[in-house]
Amino acid sequence: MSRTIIRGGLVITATEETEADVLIEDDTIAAIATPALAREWTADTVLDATGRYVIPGGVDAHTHMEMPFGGTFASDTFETGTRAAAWGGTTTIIDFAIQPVGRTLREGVEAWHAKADERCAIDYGFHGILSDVGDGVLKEMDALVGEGITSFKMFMAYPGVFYSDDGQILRAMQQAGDNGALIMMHAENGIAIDVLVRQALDAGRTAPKHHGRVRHPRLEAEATHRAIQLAAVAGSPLYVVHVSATQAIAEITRARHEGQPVFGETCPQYLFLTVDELDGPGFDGAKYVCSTPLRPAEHQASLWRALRTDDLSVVSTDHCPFCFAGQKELGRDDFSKIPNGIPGVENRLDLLHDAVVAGHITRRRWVELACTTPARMFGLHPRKGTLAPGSDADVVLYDPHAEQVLSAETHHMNVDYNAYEGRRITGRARTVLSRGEVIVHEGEYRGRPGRGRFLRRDTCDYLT
Ligand SMILES: NC(=O)NCCC(=O)O
Ligand SMILES: [Zn+2]
Ligand SMILES: [Zn+2]
Repeated sequence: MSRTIIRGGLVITATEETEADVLIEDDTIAAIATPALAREWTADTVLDATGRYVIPGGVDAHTHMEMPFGGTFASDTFETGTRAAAWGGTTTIIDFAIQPVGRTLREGVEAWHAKADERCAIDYGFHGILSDVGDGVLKEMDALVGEGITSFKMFMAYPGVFYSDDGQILRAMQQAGDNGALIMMHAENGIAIDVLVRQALDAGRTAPKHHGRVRHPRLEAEATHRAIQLAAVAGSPLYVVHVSATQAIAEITRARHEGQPVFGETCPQYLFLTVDELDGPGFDGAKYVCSTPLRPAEHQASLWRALRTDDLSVVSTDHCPFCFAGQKELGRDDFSKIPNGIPGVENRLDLLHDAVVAGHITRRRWVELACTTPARMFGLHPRKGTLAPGSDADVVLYDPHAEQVLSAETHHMNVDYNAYEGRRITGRARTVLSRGEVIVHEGEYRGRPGRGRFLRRDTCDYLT
């Protein structure tokens, strides 16, 4: 048996901050104790965490490695994307296996296993994406829940691609109400947006900034409201992904106050970037095309408030990188052809730590939003997302005083720009352990493709 001790750090979980040492036996946390009690421990490896925070590895519940979109594929493979995640202190991702239209969900899951298995540097799970709901798919959902794929994303946006109509959504929600799955919703009124897109293009408004204008916050709020009502009728829980607008938060807040099991996620891009990025020089705005879109700055105050009040409960990245050269450029003459998505899997923990420094959230809330709640929401807790005896030894030794400047020059994501280029932030993951193995240490990468394991997940911890 191999034994590792992490000595001298400040152990931070969602509920506690204590000066404590951590004992790891093989791939599991064996004990956490005060330095006085831990003095007797012996180990093969001792990691000095003096001056560092000791936190659980990040859980990013929303990534899209190699996702097909707009005639191209997200530029991070599972190999490059999970390596970048590890550099940034994230030790678990949950990616989305897409049901191809006209085919089975199982085919989508198998295709995702073919992309991810033997390639990931960290542990990984899958959600399903339902893009063609019918009787067969509803039955497949039941089987997949039994196999550890316990959440399914649906789209009220992107007609003709991933879109589901209200009847399909209601049926999938009814099924989820029965089998314990969690429906994740991309809530934007895609039918109305497509009308506005057509009108904009017909009027010659083809630049990236028009992406932000046609995707009105009210169309996010309307879809969020509709999804909440459908979930109430179906008797199912609901998790709204990438919430960006004040008006959508209000819908989620109201439903939660009425006791409905509705949860919301936002992403760093909505907290740190604004719609103004879409109006950058030349075609640069294309780098910031994502859906839901970036919003005017005033929405950020609502997002931070909702993260503090728990009306939004998770910060994931929606990591969906497309290179500017050759990929974002597909929409040079038509903003609707710009592949949607922003990179960020490497930067999430650091950006959120910078928000701790800025006073938006506390240290414990940082851990809760980035590690613990996503693990609980998607059936991985207490194995992931916390530091406790019996949990997987996914641990980050975090330097809260390190200064860094985010840049494509230094990041590890396979994409030719960084959405936060030049941003100076405080904090950095120095040492990262995944199941007891040191995979990043003081600027050296020690992981390898294929060491990450597929995670069969339980159902949502907030509903049992
Ligand atoms: N969000 C985004 O723009 N791209 C990824 C696909 C999605 O999550 O809708
Ligand atoms: Zn989406
Ligand atoms: Zn997404």
